[in-house]
Amino acid sequence: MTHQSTATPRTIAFIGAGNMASAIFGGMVDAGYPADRIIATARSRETLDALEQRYGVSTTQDNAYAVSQADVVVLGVKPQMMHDVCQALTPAVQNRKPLIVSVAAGITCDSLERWLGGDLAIIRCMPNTPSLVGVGASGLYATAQVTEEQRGLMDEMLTAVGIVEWVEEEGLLEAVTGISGSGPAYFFLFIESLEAAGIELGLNAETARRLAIQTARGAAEMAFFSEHEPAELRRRVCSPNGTTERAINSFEEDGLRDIVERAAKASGVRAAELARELDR
Ligand SMILES: NC(=O)C1=CN([C@@H]2O[C@H](COP(=O)(O)OP(=O)(O)OC[C@H]3O[C@@H](n4cnc5c(N)ncnc54)[C@H](OP(=O)(O)O)[C@@H]3O)[C@@H](O)[C@H]2O)C=CC1
Ligand SMILES: O=C(O)[C@@H]1CCC=N1
Repeated sequence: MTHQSTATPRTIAFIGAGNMASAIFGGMVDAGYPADRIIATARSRETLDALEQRYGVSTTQDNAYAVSQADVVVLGVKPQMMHDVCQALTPAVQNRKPLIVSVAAGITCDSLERWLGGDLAIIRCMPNTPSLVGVGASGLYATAQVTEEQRGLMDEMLTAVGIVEWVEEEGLLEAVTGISGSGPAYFFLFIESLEAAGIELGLNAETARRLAIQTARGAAEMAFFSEHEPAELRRRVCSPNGTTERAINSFEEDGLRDIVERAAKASGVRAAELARELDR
């Protein structure tokens, strides 16, 4: 990650450095973001010690202290904890007025603004865990208070760990959640299923896993780099009346497309439910 655009890298506090937040800042550090500009917080010292050792970031269990040092505050706790964490941070946030970024599923900008005392620039981000290996996908929505410079800063942070797509309506983040936020789990499930099928067909477990993972990786890389669309790449694997055609027909007969659409919608619906359940 390069920093030609800003003379001094911004200090970023990650409040709640769990799976998702650490995937983002871990990816940023690996891409060259200065670790001494990142402050991570968590409840347990063990979590923080491990992150300090792995990435060299600063850590503290004191959320308000982290906010007092930060230009950008990334809220990375579970949605169910967000209200209490925000309320406890209100004085520090109002004193410092950093850019607020939430990665929590569901929680709206309106709730965050209210919980943090109002008059803030807020970005909602729906990232995903492959950010850790630089292949993340993040959808972002910004409130009117967010400046072009702050948008640029988020672009810079997140393009270091993957692709960034801005949406102009907050509600579209539910769709982003259903596709890319939850999406890695769908592909892991597919890999698990293919591995299990390989074992069922007589392969040893390690061979089945290696073949399944490498095939998923190869297909994703081909889809990413190819000038052809995924449907064309699929057709090129299917010889007429061959083996793949038989397998694809089996998927189609079993309704794979509807199954996927229902699952993606269910994730988005749950994001909207979380917003309603947790608003107060
Ligand atoms: N996991 C994913 O794939 C994605 C998750 N998200 C969102 O990211 C958020 C976090 O999820 P995830 O990373 O999976 O969850 P984790 O449970 O892995 O991380 C939550 C972190 O918050 C910390 N924490 C809890 N309470 C506090 C507190 N009071 N102060 C400071 N830190 C606290 C925990 O600390 P400790 O370790 O000490 O318990 C933990 O490190 C959620 O809102 C989720 O919706 C968004 C996109 C994808
Ligand atoms: O399952 C969840 O709620 C979070 C949000 C998207 C991915 N994981």
